[in-house]
Amino acid sequence: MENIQARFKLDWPGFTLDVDLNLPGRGVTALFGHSGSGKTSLLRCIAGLERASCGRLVFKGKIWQDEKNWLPTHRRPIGYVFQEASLFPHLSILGNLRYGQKRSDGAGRVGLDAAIELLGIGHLLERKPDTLSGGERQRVGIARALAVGPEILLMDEPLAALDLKRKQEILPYLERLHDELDIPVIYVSHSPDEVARLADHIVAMDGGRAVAAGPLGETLARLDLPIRLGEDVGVVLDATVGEIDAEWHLARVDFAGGSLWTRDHAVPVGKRVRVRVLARDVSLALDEPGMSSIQNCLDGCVESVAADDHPGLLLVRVQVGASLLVARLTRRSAAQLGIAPGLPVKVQVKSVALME
Ligand SMILES: Nc1ncnc2c1ncn2[C@@H]1O[C@H](COP(=O)(O)OP(=O)(O)OP(=O)(O)O)[C@@H](O)[C@H]1O
Repeated sequence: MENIQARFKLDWPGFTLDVDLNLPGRGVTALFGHSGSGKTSLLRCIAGLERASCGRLVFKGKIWQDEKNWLPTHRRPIGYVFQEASLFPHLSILGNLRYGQKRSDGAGRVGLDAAIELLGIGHLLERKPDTLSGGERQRVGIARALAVGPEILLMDEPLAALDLKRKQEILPYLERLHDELDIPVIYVSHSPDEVARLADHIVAMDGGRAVAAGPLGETLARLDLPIRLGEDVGVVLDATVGEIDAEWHLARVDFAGGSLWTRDHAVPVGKRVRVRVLARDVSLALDEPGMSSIQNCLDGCVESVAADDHPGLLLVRVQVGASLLVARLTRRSAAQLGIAPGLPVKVQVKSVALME
């Protein structure tokens, strides 16, 4: 059993964390939710930095915590990345990395050299922390967490302290981690963009509880608990760039369900990307539309319908090939079209955000 079984009940005055989760043993799981929803508290419980009155944590068949057992933080095979990397100012970057390593039993999978390579910090090793940018320091912080050879990497809003430019610089490295690490990463974030780009799974936290948990695409497409990833309800699709139309500066992205045209962001053909499609940008029709400014039209089938926040609106889940899209319709147009589960529809997608 490679999964992470995590059950915690933590009572503080004014706040209770109460979760019972089965987290995947691979990929990036985002703990997502508003400020104060309990994301960091959950991460700290996993790290053993908080001791829940009632808790059970099992990974790979090993009990880290239950009624009888308690593995202290330093004996848990974890790497922990904080919002800001606190590096020893008197040590070089290499010295900082080695210091972290000395304190571990080194049984892990990612060695120091691999961590340096993965985070692209080979040219910084002789420098002192105060000569590095915030983004570079954070990359060192992540490498330090990996160099101890953790079996789980815990990251608490690793980009929160960085400005937009630094965030953009560091995201490709996080994507490399996502692609190349074979240990689970638990990633706390309240940034929809980070979640959409990096997460494979999502745990949506609210008031100390996990209100939804599962694979990213599926969980975002739930209509019973629509999760707003930013401005609106929507889905994230895994796709590949299939074609560039240089004349019109457009790129075609292919996903399990069809193809969509989006603005060209100079992403090469063949590259794996993610695209975000918001419910408000999806409309439904019964027939192939004639002349339309909307370039993207897919064949789909209504899967389910649910109420939206406003009484005049509905959310409609549409199966498009192997993928799910969510459309927002007015109740009136849904009634006129006879929208109901099983109805074949033409799905028009007005706008698609491409995330490299
Ligand atoms: N040691 C503590 N003692 C008492 N209450 C605490 C303690 N630590 C956190 N809390 C409270 O628990 C709640 C959840 O905090 P937590 O830091 O887990 O939220 P979060 O979702 O990570 O928020 P943010 O996104 O702002 O970091 C908050 O109301 C916080 O004030």
